Amino acid sequence: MRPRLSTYWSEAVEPRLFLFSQLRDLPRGLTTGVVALNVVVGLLPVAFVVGTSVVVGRVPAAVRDGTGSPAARELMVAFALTGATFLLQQVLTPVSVSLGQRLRHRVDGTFHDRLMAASLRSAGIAPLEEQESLSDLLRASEGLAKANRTPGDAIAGLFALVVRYSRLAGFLALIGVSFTWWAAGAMLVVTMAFRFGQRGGIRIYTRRWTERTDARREADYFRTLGMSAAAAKEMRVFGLAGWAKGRYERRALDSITPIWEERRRVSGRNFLLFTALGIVLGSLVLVAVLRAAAAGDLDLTALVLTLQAVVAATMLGEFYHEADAPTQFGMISARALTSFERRVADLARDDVASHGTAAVPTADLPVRGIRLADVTFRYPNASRPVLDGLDLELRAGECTAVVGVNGAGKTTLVKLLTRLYDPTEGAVLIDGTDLRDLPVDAWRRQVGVIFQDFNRYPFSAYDNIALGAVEHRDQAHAVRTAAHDAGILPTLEALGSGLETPLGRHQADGAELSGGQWQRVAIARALFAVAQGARVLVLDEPTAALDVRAEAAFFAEFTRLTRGVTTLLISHRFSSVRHADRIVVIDDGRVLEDGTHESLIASPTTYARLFHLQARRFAAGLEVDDASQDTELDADLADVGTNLAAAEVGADLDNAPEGSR
Ligand SMILES: Nc1ncnc2c1ncn2[C@@H]1O[C@H](COP(=O)(O)OP(=O)(O)OP(=O)(O)O)[C@@H](O)[C@H]1O
Repeated sequence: MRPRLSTYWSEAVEPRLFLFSQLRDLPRGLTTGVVALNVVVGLLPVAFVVGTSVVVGRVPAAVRDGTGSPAARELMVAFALTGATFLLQQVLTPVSVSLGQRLRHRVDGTFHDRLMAASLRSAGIAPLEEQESLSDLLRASEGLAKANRTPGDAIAGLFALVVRYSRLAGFLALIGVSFTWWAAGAMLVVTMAFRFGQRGGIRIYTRRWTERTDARREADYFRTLGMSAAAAKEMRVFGLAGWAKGRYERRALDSITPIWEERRRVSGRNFLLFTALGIVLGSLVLVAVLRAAAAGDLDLTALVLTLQAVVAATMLGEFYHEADAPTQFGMISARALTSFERRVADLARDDVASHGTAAVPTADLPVRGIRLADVTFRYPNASRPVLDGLDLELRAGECTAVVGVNGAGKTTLVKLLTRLYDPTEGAVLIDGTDLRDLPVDAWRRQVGVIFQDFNRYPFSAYDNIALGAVEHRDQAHAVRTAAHDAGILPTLEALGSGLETPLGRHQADGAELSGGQWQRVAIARALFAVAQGARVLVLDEPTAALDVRAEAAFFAEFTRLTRGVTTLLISHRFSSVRHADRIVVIDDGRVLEDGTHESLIASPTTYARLFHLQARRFAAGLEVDDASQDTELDADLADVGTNLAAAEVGADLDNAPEGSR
């Protein structure tokens, strides 16, 4: 019994208390007004029942005494008042509904703001990468996106209950006053038993619905996969349509079958139980009413009134479409939001602090360089560190390239440098100052970055570049220069509206760029940031999507473009890497090798091995030559993601005269 009670408490009572607590944020005048109006709207049908009963009760006397008699006049007055009640109900019901809508919009607006604020609250990205908080975020945003399931729907549903329950109270009061209070009590039991059966069913379905969130999400994923433009190519070429449809059907059934089973159980046993109770008690009340009428204890008015009130009260045991499902589902997304807020706050405690304490002007940083000093980093909830006692210096004004196998932690380095995470141990030092002690926003203004998975904003080409330093968005000349330096200006100018053309096919008059063209836009964005004062440039696979010629052209200008800027270049392409002043190979979370291209190539280093392997492989006509016997090298090759065409350029440039870069 106790577990049942605690389940009921946590599923039915607590969420409601939570919803009530959210009412605090609404204007007192609006909520009081809506409650008062809903009480009136709830009671108008009660008044209508009184009116019609009085009308019926006055008919015999009016017929007997004739028109113009006091009885006839009373009948007319009762009739007019009843009609007025009906009209008032017709007018006030839509007003109550529209005020409910207003409340809903207001609440949902607030929840949207809260969700966005919570998502953006932390300076780092841990809350958006951590599984538990991510799942709350998904649940909250899923609820906010679906009609009839938002927190606003839940609150509007609560207010709609005021209409229903004040109406029920009114009818019970009529039964009590016109007949007896025990009958009113019995009808309360009847109505609430029906209600409990109906409402409790939804609670149980929701429990099953929540338990099957994973299956539902997967089914949703497969459904959208079938309709997604992005997935259309592979779906067709790999012949995935049938497979995806089958997976969709299976996962959809997995998610819905428990609800069907529960519905059969609830509609069967519970429905019979509550209906039987309702029929027995309701019949007892009706028999008692008729017996009282037969004994002359009820006049015609009281009889009609009681009978109407009994029927109306019984009907209030039904499912409240405007309140039941919206409150149940809206509560889920409202609670997911608060749980996400709590989780973000918890994680934010260990997350990067946004206000640095060091009294260091950041505008020229770094003057000497950036040092990752004995840095260990483990992702939240991960068992192993990605970086483990890493020591790495990025000298100011130099370009340092980082090479390493897939998963070595190169992108993680980018996250630490941009302070999306702080090291678990050790420190990132900027001219000797711990990065944690610098104001995070000021530091980020010092950094221009191309992430490996850079954003493709569905805005104009101009904005896609200007977002690199949004506060300098009006620097049109600099935007064009950045586009020129990234080699994308002629392409953008040739679009329908030049740089003002929206990017993305789904936009009106929008243009789609190729993968390489998008990458050049991302390069332009980072270069624009540098032009506007960023002193650090972080390039994570900046030319992975560029063709060989474009990549060579970009790196031919690289020295000019990055002059005086502290640059970190991450690339699997040795043709890019060799342009760096220094090359660092990381492995197993530490620095394995460190030197210039020439010094590393001159020794039997991993770097030299892989560099020659790329060149040999290409020279062998895209076939793996004698290295194919070398399984270790093969594995390295696969890991490093060799780009054969790039190797050609690398090999060519290897023979180029010194100083040509
Ligand atoms: N948000 C995260 N949470 C947990 N683990 C992560 C997260 N991001 C990355 N990792 C793990 O950290 C390790 C290093 O990832 P990272 O992206 O830094 O490697 P990388 O060297 O950039 O690889 P690649 O060459 O493939 O781009 C990988 O094992 C990866 O699975």
